[in-house]
Amino acid sequence: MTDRTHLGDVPPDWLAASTSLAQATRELVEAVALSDADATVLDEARSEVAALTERLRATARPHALRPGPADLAALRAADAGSIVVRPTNPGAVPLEISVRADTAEATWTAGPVHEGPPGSLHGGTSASLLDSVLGTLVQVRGTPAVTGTLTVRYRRRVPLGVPLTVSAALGERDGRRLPVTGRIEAGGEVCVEAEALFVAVER
Ligand SMILES: CCCCCCCCCCCC(=O)SCCNC(=O)CCNC(=O)[C@H](O)C(C)(C)COP(=O)(O)OP(=O)(O)OC[C@H]1O[C@@H](n2cnc3c(N)ncnc32)[C@H](O)[C@@H]1OP(=O)(O)O
Repeated sequence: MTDRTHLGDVPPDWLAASTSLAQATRELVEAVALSDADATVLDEARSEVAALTERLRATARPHALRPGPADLAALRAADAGSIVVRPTNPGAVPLEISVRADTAEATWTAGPVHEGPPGSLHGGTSASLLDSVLGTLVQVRGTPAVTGTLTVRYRRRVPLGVPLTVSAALGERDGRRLPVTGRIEAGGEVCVEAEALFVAVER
């Protein structure tokens, strides 16, 4: 076990292996959610998964790795660049977020694990995606901050299985208040709009 908590703290080959395991685990989650196998097969799978869980738990960290000050510094200094959030956390949506001036953008394709209404994305996942992209833009272009308010308007259903564009634009800072707007688009159509107010914090 180590106390390293930031993505930039770990060796590149370890990060690649962990990212790859996290992606394979997301695929396992989808396979479990969709499996129509016999109960006997499900029980065998449970035993195999439980054994693997035990093996990995023996070296658990207290927190999943996240971007840290060193990861942000280079991006802050540049006009444009990208940052990957949650690549090693299979319980989260991994995003590569491109930041240019006071805007940010990420692309992601939703699968059946994130279904809400039939064939469409769960509204909570839409809000979470927006919070991540808007929040990352604030951290890169502003300051450490948390979401004070996030207002989401669902204009049309967000389809599964097609690339979604999640974008954000930073407004004018007013004291500790940092307004940000965002949207989720599919096939050039706006599906979800968001307005958020982030509040600057010490850390
Ligand atoms: C890339 C790297 C990483 C990438 C990482 C990926 C990024 C993910 C980002 C995810 C972000 C999250 O989900 S964060 C998690 C969800 N959010 C939270 O848990 C926040 C919980 N709430 C709090 O901690 C607190 O309530 C605060 C910090 C928001 C405010 O408390 P405070 O510090 O005491 O400040 P306070 O004096 O009350 O308010 C300061 C000013 O902001 C205003 N204000 C405060 N709250 C609100 C509000 N909800 N809506 C409107 N305005 C508000 C006040 O009127 C005041 O204005 P004035 O009087 O000065 O004019």
